[in-house]
Amino acid sequence: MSSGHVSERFAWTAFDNIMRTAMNLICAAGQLAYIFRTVQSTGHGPIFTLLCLVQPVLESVFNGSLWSKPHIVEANDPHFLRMKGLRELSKSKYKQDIITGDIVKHVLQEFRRAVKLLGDADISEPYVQYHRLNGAVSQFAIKVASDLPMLYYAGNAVMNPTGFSLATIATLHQSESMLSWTFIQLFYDARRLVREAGSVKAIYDLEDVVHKTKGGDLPYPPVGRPHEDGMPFELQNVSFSYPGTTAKALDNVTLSIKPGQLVVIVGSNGSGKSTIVKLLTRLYDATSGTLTVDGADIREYRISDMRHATAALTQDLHLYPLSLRENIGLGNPAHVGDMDMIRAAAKLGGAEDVIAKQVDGLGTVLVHPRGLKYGNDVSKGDGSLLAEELEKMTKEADVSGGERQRLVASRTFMRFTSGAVKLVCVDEPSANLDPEGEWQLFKNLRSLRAGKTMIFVTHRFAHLTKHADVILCMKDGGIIESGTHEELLELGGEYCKMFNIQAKAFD
Ligand SMILES: Nc1ncnc2c1ncn2[C@@H]1O[C@H](COP(=O)(O)OP(=O)(O)OP(=O)(O)O)[C@@H](O)[C@H]1O
Repeated sequence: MSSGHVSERFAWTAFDNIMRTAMNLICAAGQLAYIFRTVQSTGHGPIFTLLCLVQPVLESVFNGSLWSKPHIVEANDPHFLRMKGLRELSKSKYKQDIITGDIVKHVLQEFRRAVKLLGDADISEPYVQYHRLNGAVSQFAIKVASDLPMLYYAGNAVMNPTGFSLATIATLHQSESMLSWTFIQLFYDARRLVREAGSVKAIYDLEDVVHKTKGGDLPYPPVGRPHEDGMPFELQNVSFSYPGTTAKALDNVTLSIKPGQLVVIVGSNGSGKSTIVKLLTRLYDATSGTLTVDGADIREYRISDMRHATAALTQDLHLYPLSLRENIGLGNPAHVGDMDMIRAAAKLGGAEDVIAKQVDGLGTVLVHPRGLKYGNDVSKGDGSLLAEELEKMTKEADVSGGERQRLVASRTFMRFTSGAVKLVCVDEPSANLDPEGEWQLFKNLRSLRAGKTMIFVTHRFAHLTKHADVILCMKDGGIIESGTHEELLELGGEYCKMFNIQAKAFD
């Protein structure tokens, strides 16, 4: 089934639900009006009509009865958890990861697999399952309630036989049964509608991520020019404003980078450094001017080729609600099952110790989708057995910000294993790393630079600028200085000023 078919199926289910709910509402209104009119002549219209509603209301109340008791809920079917984790990736916070990592295909494929493996497992809401298990008493009450209208009507007919006819009793009996059934359907469909609507949106959002940035037909690398040294690119008079804003994040930027160069972009906050990376990784297109890659407009290349040719490591990247193996392996989806490659990437990312600390090693899931484990009417720390259980159950594995960054960096190193990568963009990923971790990360990144053009965005000069082929110093959306470390120091401008401020800190 293609990704289109998955969302189509969800969309049709939701449409079917809306139509059925609307039809049921119309039927219910008609049936109520009919019953009311039929019994009104006997003077019992409102009471009879109200009694007709007791059964469907009881149905609804008993279905929700679990909520009136303190309880804890934990989903534990591995396929269900996986399906939920994969669906979670459609959330906007993962958008950048999904685009730059080019993993939509893998996610949709695994989602379908998880749904298939779930088979007939009961994944209905906990209160529905509870109702099924504990329904004996409630079923009896509902049964009694279903007979109430007729008992009432028959009682009145005995007391006052002249006011009631057998034909009316038969007609009313039929109408009342239909009404109860219509209401039960209504409650059921309304609940399902809310759930389905969530699924449709999640799956459409995921597909939307792929469709928004358009590419052309040119293959990359261009035929006959494999660019073994890395990706060359040029910005000519590029300006850019973020959607919905008029301020220029980039203002008339012109620069030219040769294959395999190590470029370091520095500058004050908000000067446009990350925006350059976002244009290069095709998260956005320039508002004006041209961004050319190897002589052709970046938009002319096949989007999938450009994604394969680019690796990004930024501070915005997240851990996925999947195992650590996939968190790292998805850097190169074609090798997501290759444990040797994953271990090597973890070593380069400095994540070996973080993984060794986890009870399940690479099988550990550190981030879980929300709403799969919770307590109702249970306060953590109140000393009750339920509270203790809830505490144990919801305790997330501990990882620090720096440890998360090491895991995400390992994913980027996994991406390096693909020979297709020709451009690496590293945007301030070391904010939470200790000095040794930062030094090691940059050292490892530089050690693998062969065959790749590398762009580093950083505020900390020490580890990088001395190794740069070219430093771009930015201010207010423009490049104010460019050159090597020595050239810019000699120039004595903005770069020199910033460098001296950092150097002074060590005097
Ligand atoms: N998603 C966005 N929507 C609107 N404006 C944005 C968005 N992202 C960045 N900007 C604005 O664009 C300008 C350039 O931002 P950018 O993130 O490129 O700066 P930067 O040099 O990387 O900053 P920093 O050093 O703080 O990371 C800033 O004025 C910023 O407020």
